[in-house]
Amino acid sequence: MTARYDIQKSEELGRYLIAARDLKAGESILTDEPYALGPNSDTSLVCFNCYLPLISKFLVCKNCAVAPVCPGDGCPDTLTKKWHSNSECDFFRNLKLTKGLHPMTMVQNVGSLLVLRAMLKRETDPAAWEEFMSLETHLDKRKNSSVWAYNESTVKFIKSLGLLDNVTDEDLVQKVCAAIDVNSFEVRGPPIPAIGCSEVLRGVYLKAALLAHDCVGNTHMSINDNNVLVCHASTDIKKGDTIYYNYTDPLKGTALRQQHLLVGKYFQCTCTRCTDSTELGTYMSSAMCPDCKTGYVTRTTEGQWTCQGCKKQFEQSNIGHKVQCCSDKLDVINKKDEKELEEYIRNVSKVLAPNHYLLLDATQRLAGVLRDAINREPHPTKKILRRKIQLCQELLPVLDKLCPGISRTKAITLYELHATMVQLAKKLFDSREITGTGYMDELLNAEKYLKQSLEMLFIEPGNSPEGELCAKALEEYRALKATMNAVLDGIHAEGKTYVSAAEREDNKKEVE
Ligand SMILES: C[S@@+](CC[C@H](N)C(=O)[O-])C[C@H]1O[C@@H](n2cnc3c(N)ncnc32)[C@H](O)[C@@H]1O
Repeated sequence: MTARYDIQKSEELGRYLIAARDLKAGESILTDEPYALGPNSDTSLVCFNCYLPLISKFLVCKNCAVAPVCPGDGCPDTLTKKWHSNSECDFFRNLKLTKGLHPMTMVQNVGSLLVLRAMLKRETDPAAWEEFMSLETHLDKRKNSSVWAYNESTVKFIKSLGLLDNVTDEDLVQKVCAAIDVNSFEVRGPPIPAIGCSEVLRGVYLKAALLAHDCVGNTHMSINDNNVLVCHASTDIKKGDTIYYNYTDPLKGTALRQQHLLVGKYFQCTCTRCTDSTELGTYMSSAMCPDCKTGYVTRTTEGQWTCQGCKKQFEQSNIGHKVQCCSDKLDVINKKDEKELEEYIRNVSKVLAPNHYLLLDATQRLAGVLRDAINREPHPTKKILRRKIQLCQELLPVLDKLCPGISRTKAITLYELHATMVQLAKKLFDSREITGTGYMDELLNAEKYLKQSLEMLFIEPGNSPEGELCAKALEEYRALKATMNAVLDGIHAEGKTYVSAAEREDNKKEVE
C-alpha cells in the first residue's frame, strides 16, 4: 500500500502532515495506538486498569498491592486491554518493596498518572519516548506561568518515585506535562454502568499529534473503545495538500477559538475562517445592527465592529457588551428546560445574527431537549415534531460550511432530522392530513437524510456510541424501506401510481 501521508516541516507549523497522494473523503489516512493514556489532571479517583471512577471503594492490584482498581466483580468483561500494564505493575511492586510505596500515594496523585505513564516509556520503549520528546512543547512560553506552577506537584510526585534520580534535565517533567498538553487528544473512557456517560481521558498519539490545525479541518477522527485512533479524510484531499485537524470546537466563534488555541496550543491561528470577519458567510460571531436592524455587524481582526448592510461603525463597548450579556444569560438559564431555551432564543435573536454561536448552542441544546421529550412521549405532538425538524434544518447549513464533508455532528443531526420527519409523516398520514402520495414524498425526503447520515456513520468504529448509532440507523433504513413499500402498495391498491414530487414539478412545467 502506498503511503497516504508525508511529514513536512515549516517555520510556521513545525512538523505537519501532507497527503502523499490524492485522498478521497472517507479514506483512512492513519491508525494510531496511544503512546500513553490517562485521566485528566483534575480527575477524581479512577481504576488504573479500566478508568471507571472509583466512587466509594476500591481494591488494590493483587500483584503490586499499590494500583487502585475496581472492587466487587472487577473491571468490565469488555475490557480488552489492561491499562495498568505489567511493566507499570512491576515498577510499583518494586517501589513497594524498596521504598514502601503506599496505595494512598497513587490515590492522591491520580491526576499525575498520565505523566507517570508517559515517563515510564523512557525505560520500556526508548524509541517511542524519543519520538514523544521531539513533539512541540512551547516550554519557553510556559516557564513562570500558572500552568508551570500547577505542574510542580507532579514534578514532586515523579521525583518521589525515583524517576529523576539519574536525570540531568531539571525541567524534564515540565516538558512531559507540556508535550501532553500541546499534543494530546480527548478520549472517551468506558461507559459508567447505570449512568451511561464516561470520564474524559487524554491520550497521546504520536502520528496523529503531527497534524496541523485549521478551523475548517479536512479530517475526521475517531477513537474506538480500545482507544485506537483512526483518522479519515473528511473531504477529498489533493496530493501535497496539508492534512488538517480542527483542534477547537467548530461551533464556537473566532474570538473563543483563538483564545483556546493561544492558551492551550500557544499559537495565533491565521486560517481562512479566522481572518474572515463573516466566518465563511455564517456570521457566527456577528450581531444584528442596532441602527438599520437588518444588517449584520461583524468584527474585524483590529476589533472594529461594522454593519455589513448600512456600513455604520460601532464601538467594541457597544456590541461587545451586548454579546457578553447574551453569553452571560446563556450561562445562567436552565439548559434542560424547553421554555427557558425557547425564551432565550426569542430574546437573543433580536440582538445576535441568526447563526451566532450562542444561538446555535441554544438551538443544539433545545434540539436535544425536544429529542428526549419526543422519546419519552408515547404520542408527541405535531408541534414538538415540527419544531425539532426546524431546529435540525437550521443547524445543517452552518455545519455544511464549517465542517464540510464527513462530520459526526452533521451525521447525528441528519439522523435526528430523518427520524423526526418519519414520525411526523406517519402522524399526519394516520390522521388523514396527508395522502399516500404526501406520505411517500415525506418518507423519500427522510430517506435522503438518513442515507447522508449513514454515509458518514459507516466510518465510525463499531464499538463506539456512533458505531452503535450506525447499526441503529441501518435497522431504521430497512424499516423505512419496508414502510415505503407498504405505502406504495396502498397507493397501487387505490388504482393510482406514485409520481415523485420532482416528476410532478417537471410535468407541471411541461404543461405550462
Ligand atoms: C499538536 S502539535 C503539532 C505538531 C508540531 N507541529 C510538532 O512539530 O511537534 C501543535 C503545535 O503545532 C503548531 N501548529 C499546528 N497548527 C498550526 C497552525 N495552523 N498555525 C500555527 N502553528 C500551528 C503549533 O506550534 C502547535 O502548538
